[in-house]
Amino acid sequence: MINVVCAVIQDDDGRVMACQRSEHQSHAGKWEFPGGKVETGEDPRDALRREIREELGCEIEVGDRLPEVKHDYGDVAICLIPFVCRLGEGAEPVPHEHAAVRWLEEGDFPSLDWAEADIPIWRHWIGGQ
Ligand SMILES: Nc1nc2c([nH]c(=O)n2[C@H]2C[C@H](O)[C@@H](COP(=O)(O)OP(=O)(O)OP(=O)(O)O)O2)c(=O)[nH]1
Repeated sequence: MINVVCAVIQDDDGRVMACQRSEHQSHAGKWEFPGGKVETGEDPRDALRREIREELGCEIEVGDRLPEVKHDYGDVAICLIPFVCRLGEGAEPVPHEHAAVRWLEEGDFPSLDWAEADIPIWRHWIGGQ
């Protein structure tokens, strides 16, 4: 089981960032929350800040941890650990690895083609709003 952290980044209007995986990644074309694998011995919040710097070139503030989701894709099983985040002061995210970035309102979530492990996360998010 691989530990993967992801960021539910909220803006001041309550919208949330979603990213589309690009052609050269696994799960190409699927939408996800930005993040990535936690390295051995790494603090999950540090891992998330590192991944967001790599993927979006900006700083985030990492807040509360949300319920994790364990999902077996067949070739790989992951434990996906979400955190509620905000962009850092003056941060301007630029997708370095993803094909696209969108800011979603509540009603937008069901219409995207999500990575399977992410579906319980946004359902929980919408349910809790
Ligand atoms: N970053 C991220 N990964 C996710 C999410 N949902 C989900 O199923 N995953 C999967 C995709 C990958 O199998 C794994 C995270 O790997 P990664 O983001 O470091 O991707 P990667 O391209 O470096 O890895 P790989 O799958 O190509 O080996 O978790 C999510 O919301 N965010």
